[in-house]
This record gives sequence, structure tokens and C-alpha cells, in this order.
Amino acid sequence: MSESPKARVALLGPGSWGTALAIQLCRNGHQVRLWGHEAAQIEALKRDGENRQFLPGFRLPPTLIPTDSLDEALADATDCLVVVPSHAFRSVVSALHERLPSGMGIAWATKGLDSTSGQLLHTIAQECLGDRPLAVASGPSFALEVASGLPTAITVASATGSFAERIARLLHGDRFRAYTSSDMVGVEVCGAAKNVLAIATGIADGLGFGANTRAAIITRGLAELIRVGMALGGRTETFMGLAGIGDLVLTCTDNQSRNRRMGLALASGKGVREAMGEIGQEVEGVVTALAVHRLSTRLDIEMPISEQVYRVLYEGISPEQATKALLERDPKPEFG
Ligand SMILES: NC(=O)C1=CN([C@@H]2O[C@H](COP(=O)(O)OP(=O)(O)OC[C@H]3O[C@@H](n4cnc5c(N)ncnc54)[C@H](O)[C@@H]3O)[C@@H](O)[C@H]2O)C=CC1
Ligand SMILES: O=C(CO)COP(=O)(O)O
Repeated sequence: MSESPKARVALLGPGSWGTALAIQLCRNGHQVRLWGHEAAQIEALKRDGENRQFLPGFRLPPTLIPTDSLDEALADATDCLVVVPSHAFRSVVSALHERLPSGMGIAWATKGLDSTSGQLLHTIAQECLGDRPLAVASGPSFALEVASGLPTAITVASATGSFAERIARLLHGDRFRAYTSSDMVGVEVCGAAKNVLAIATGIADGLGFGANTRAAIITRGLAELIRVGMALGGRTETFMGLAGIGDLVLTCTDNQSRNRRMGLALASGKGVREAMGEIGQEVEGVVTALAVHRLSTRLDIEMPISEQVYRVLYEGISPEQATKALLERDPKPEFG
């Protein structure tokens, strides 16, 4: 992949992932304006020279300029990368409508569905911005490890091949491999569904079940993800790739995952609010569990593990009751 000319990137969302990606872009020689909607948070970034709230311990490079002005972030920007949580995606992207030059594309690294409609995020971007290039970046990538420069691989999917290549080139570096894909739907479904399954795995581990259970949830969870992903038009190879099995395994097996930690907390008897408060960051699987429940009901797709996570989060059943319900299901052919 040839090196890209130096870009000026408007990166929207100064959380842990936005900050890590901003650091990665600066490593590649690009300039970044990192926009956040809270003036106090941006002031703290400028004052501290690091993101103490979401990604402590990493100096912000001099080519990374924090700002709370969307206009300033976008002034002269060559590229725009959105990294806000899914619940804020629609409002942030609709604010771009009047500000983006016509024809300029946007990419996002948000994982989740639209929190009110359950739609995939490219549909929201199309609704808000009309016809322009869109791309989603996803894959197994904890912010802390990317900021630390540990080898990582992700995928950038777009229906516009040249736009996927452009965004991948911006991000790709010595220790950060950015592949490309044309399967936006598959990549978006994977990034959303895996968070719900990570909560399930956290619950199982928190209840003291073993390695067999964890492997079973990951594998049968993948089957659920594939069923819903195929129904929406995603491709099989995507589910077997970085955004699919790659991110599912990462998130289900490592305690850096906030979704997995949510499951562990629920299994220890904590309530959803208490656990979210302790984690202190976005736990995307919570709103996604509701969206996936609605989606699977509408499409009439069996997603038993995700459904039990939904019932624990929204119907107040206990993790033990959810486990019992899963284990009592009738045996059936593994495939088909
Ligand atoms: N942290 C990670 O390792 C990774 C996170 N992601 C995804 O990136 C997205 C962002 O997550 P994180 O940065 O980890 O979250 P975070 O909890 O670290 O930070 C959230 C950020 O969103 C901002 N925000 C909250 N509400 C907002 C609103 N209404 N309008 C504008 N900004 C708002 C907050 O000010 C904060 O800067 C999520 O979809 C997550 O799934 C994807 C890959 C890795
Ligand atoms: O998406 C992620 C890593 O790829 C981060 O997962 P969590 O949101 O569960 O922390």
C-alpha cells in the first residue's frame, strides 16, 4: 500500500478510541483536529496534554489539536472520521450536513446500531448526508493497545473501493495494518453484534463456568451473528474475518472489553446502572442488545444468546435464569 499524502483529518469523538486513532494518524504524519462536544473535556485535553479521562498515559502529539468547535475541526479538513458512540452518531453526522463540502466522504469507527431505529449506521449517514462516499473501520482493536503501538489489524469497508483504500492508507502504519473490504453491511453487523455476545461471555465467566462454556458461547454466538448478518446482506467471508470472528474473540476473551466487564459485573449481582457507572465509559452492547432484539424479532431470526442478554438487561431476569433458559433448549442440528 503506497504512503498517502499528508492529510488534515477532522476526528469527531475524543473518547478512548477517537484519541487512540488520532494518535495513530499523527504517527503517520497526518494533522488531526480532535473535536469533542464538551468544552470542559477539550479544555482538559489542552491543559493536560493527554486524555486523562479516557486514555491516560499517552502524550498528545503536537499535530493533534483538540477543539470544541465543529467548524474549526472541519476547516480545511481533507478527511472526516467519526468516532462517537452509536447513540450520538445521528446527531453528530446530521450536524455535518451543512458543513461538509459536496462530494467529501465520511468514515466512522463507531460500533453499534442507530439507538432509536436499530438501523445500520451507513443508512443513517445516507439519510443525513445524501449520496457521498462512506466507510466503516472495524476489527479487533483495543484503544490502549493501538495507542501503545502494539501490532493490530483492522478492516475498512466501503461500497466505494477507492474510498476504502483512502481511509485504510491514512490509518495503515508499521504496526497497524488496515485491510479493505467492500462489505459494509457485514462489517457493521459484526461490530454491533459482537458487543452483545461479549456481555454473554462475561456473564458466563462471572458465574464461574469454564473454558468449554466460553468457547461454546463464542461459536454459537458467531452462528447468530452470521444468521442476522446474512439476512441483512452481509457476506460469509466477512464473518470469518477481522471484523467478525477476530473482534468477537478479542472482545469475549479479554477484560479490556467494557462489554465483557459488563457481563462479569451482572454475574456478580450488580445492576445495569451500577455496572455502567463503575465502568465509566460507553458499553455499546447495552443499547445494541435492545436493537438486536427488535431486529431479530422483526426478521424472525433465532438469536437465543443475544435474546437472553436482552432479557437480563431489559426484563430483569437473573444471569442464572438466562443460563437455565439456554441450557434447556431442545437439542437440534448444529448447522441448518
Ligand atoms: N475503546 C475501544 O477500544 C474501541 C471503541 N470502539 C467504538 O468506538 C466508539 C466510541 O467509543 P469509545 O471512544 O471507546 O468511548 P468512550 O467512552 O471512551 O468515550 C466516549 C466519547 O464520546 C463522547 N460523547 C458522548 N456522548 C456524545 C454526544 N452526544 N455527542 C458527541 N460526543 C459524545 C464523549 O464525550 C467521549 O469523548 C464506540 O462505538 C465503540 O464501540 C471501537 C473499537 C475500539
Ligand atoms: O470494540 C472493541 C475492541 O475491538 C472494544 O470493545 P469494548 O467496547 O467491549 O471495550
